[in-house]
Amino acid sequence: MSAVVAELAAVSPQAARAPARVALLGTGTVGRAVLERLASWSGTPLGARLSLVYAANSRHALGGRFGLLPEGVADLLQHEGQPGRLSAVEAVLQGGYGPRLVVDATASEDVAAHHARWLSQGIHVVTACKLGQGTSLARWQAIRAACAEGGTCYGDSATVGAGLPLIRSIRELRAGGDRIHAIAGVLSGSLAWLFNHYDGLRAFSGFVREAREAGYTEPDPRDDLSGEDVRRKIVILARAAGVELESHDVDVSSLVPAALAQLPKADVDAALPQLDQPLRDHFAVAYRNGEKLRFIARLENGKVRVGLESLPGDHPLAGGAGTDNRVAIWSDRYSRQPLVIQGPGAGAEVTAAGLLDDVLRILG
Ligand SMILES: NC(=O)C1=CN([C@@H]2O[C@H](COP(=O)(O)OP(=O)(O)OC[C@H]3O[C@@H](n4cnc5c(N)ncnc54)[C@H](OP(=O)(O)O)[C@@H]3O)[C@@H](O)[C@H]2O)C=CC1
Ligand SMILES: N[C@@H](CC=O)C(=O)O
Repeated sequence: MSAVVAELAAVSPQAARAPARVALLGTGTVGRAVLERLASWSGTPLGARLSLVYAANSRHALGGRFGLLPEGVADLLQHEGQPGRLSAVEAVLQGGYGPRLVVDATASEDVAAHHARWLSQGIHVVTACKLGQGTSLARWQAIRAACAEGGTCYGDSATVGAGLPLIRSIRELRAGGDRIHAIAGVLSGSLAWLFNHYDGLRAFSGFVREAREAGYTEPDPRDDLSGEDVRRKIVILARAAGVELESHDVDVSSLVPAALAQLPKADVDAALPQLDQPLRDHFAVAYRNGEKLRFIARLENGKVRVGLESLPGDHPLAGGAGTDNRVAIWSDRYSRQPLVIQGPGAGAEVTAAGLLDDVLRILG
C-alpha cells in the first residue's frame, strides 16, 4: 500500500478504495486495444480499480468526471469530442481521491515532452512511446528526477519488446548486485516480421505495407526501417543497464535510402519500392552464404551499434518467428551463457496488455 493510500485509509476507508483516474492519450492501433482490454474488464475486480476519465487523439478529446465507458469512447470521440489540449489533462485528473495516471499510447513528441511535468505533479505516467526515455539523456534524467519529486512511477515496459520482461529483467539483475556486461538482439517487431517473411522474390516494399497494415510499424515506417526505433530501444535498455549514453552515441546503419528519407510522410508509400533493390542485394548475399538477415542492436564494452547483420541459420539471435524479439543479456551471473528473452515484440494486444500490466503494478 502506498503512503498516500495508507494515510487515506486511516482517514476514510472509502477514499482509499477510490478507483484510479486514468487519462488515455492516443486511440490508434495501441490505444484502441487498451480501450478493448478495459472494456473486457467491465464488471470485474480489475475494472473496478480504474476509471477512465479522459481520452484523446490528436484531433479530439473527451472528459467524463464520473468515468467514460471504454467501449463507447471511439464513437463518442468522433461525434462529441472537442479539440484537446495537453494542459487539460492535469485539470481533468484533479479532484477525487484515487491515484492519477496518464497512459501514453501516442508517438507524439509533444506528449513525451509533458511526461516529466505530469510525474512531478503526482501523476503517474505509463507509456508505449519511446520518446520519453529513449531520446536525450537530459530528458531521461528529468523523468527520473520528476518521479522522485512527485513520488510517482514511470511505467515503461511497453517501450521495449512491447511489454516483454526486458527492462524489468535488467533492472532486477542490477538490483540483485549484477553488472550488465552486454546486450544483443532483435528489438524491432516489425523488422523481425519483415526478415522472417522476406523471401528475396517478392518486393520488400509489399512486405513493409503488410507490416504497416498489421499495426507493427511506427506511424511512419521509416522510423523502423531507419533503425531509429531500435536506437531508442537500445538506448532505453543501455540506460537501464547503467550505461548513461546519449542517443547520438549509437552507431546506426539505416535501411532507408537518402532519397526516401527526405520525402514528406505523405509521399512515403509511393516511394517504398526504393527499398526493393538494395534489400534484394542483401538477401542474395545472405542466401548464397546460407545465412539469415536480422536487424540487430548490440551493447558491448559501453559501445552501441544497430544495423542489418547476416547470421548463420543456427545463430542464437537468428531464431524466432513472426514479430519475435530475441534478446541476449550477459551479466555477472549469466557470464558464459546469456539470459535469453524471446517473444512477440510488436502488436496492439500485447502492447496494450503491457501498458495495463504497468498500470496495475503501479496501483500495487
Ligand atoms: N504498434 C505496436 O506494435 C507498438 C507500438 N508502440 C508504441 O505505441 C505508440 C502508439 O503506436 P500506434 O498505436 O501503433 O500508433 P498510431 O499511429 O496507430 O496511433 C497514435 C495515436 O496517437 C494519437 N496522437 C498523436 N498526437 C497526439 C496528441 N498530441 N494527443 C493525443 N493523441 C495524439 C493519434 O491521433 P490521431 O488518431 O488523431 O492521428 C493516434 O490516435 C508509439 O509510440 C509506438 O512506438 C510500442 C510497442 C508496440
Ligand atoms: N514499430 C515498433 C513497435 C513496437 O515498439 C516495432 O516494430 O518494434
